[in-house]
Amino acid sequence: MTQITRCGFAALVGAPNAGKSTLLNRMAGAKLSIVSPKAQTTRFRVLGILMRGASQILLVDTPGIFKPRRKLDRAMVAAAWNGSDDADVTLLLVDSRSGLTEAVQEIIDRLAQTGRTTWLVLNKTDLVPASALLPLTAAITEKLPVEHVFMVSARTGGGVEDLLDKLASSLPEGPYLYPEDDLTDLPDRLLAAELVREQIFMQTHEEVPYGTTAETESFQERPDGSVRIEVTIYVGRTGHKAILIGNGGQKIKQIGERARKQLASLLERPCHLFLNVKERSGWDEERARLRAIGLDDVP
Ligand SMILES: Nc1nc2c(ncn2[C@@H]2O[C@H](COP(=O)(O)OP(=O)(O)OP(=O)(O)O)[C@@H](O)[C@H]2O)c(=O)[nH]1
Repeated sequence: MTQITRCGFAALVGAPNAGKSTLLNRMAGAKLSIVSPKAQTTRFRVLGILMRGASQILLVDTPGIFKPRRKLDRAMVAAAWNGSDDADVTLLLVDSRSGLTEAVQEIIDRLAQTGRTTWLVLNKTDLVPASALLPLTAAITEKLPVEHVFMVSARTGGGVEDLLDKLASSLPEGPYLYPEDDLTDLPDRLLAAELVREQIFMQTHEEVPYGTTAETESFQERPDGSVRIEVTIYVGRTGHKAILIGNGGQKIKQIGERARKQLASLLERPCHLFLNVKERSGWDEERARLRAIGLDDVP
């Protein structure tokens, strides 16, 4: 008898900083999307592929949804909604400490219009008393019909197994869309640029990371099994370039070193990473730059 398999898409939608990347990583058990305490770090969809029993859960991480101003921001928001368009289930992730904020309200309004199958996932339950969760659930479900409610902590893993089990049993019957051992469809070169950007977020402050983007220029497999990767970091301002490079090149060296180690462990082979810092004001308005980081252009 052949086993019945299930396969489907689950989109994570939430306000910036709700914990989408952390939850995705927790569910997939591997580091797929960059996690940073600073908001709006996820710029494109990352697909986590997760096997649970005879189900293949395809997780889509989306950028935080917020009021778009710059072209880059608009593209991020469009990507967020596109990412969840084709999903079988939309997981509305809400930071239970900040609760029903204006940003959450906006997402709820939009979800209500689309009529998608939505599950409410209250996250960061490790930060609030249990008694706060029911009123929050009531306030949200009053505005948006949801099929299920889960209370999780992406950080500790609490409640995440229940969510995974429910997903696994609810997805439509069908063949797997990806080979079982694939973890992500995030191309390696995009991963390299993301890891560099993550280090910039971790090692610089204030507006520097937001005015910066990273792109992989070349990615070459070498006969000895290693890879040679060149990443260009674009900065919007001269001052930022100096900060990124640091005294005697110390800062950029550290960024490169940490990113290289992570990349080598994720790609499971030695990596040679070369970083270049270039100044280009207005990069966030340029079409080519947006495409390079995986965002389709939007008007
Ligand atoms: N205490 C606690 N912190 C959490 C939890 N989940 C996420 N965080 C923290 O919240 C912050 C934001 O998490 P991310 O996963 O980057 O959030 P995101 O929603 O992907 O953010 P964007 O990329 O801006 O959309 C990080 O500092 C996480 O460590 C949780 O369950 N408990």
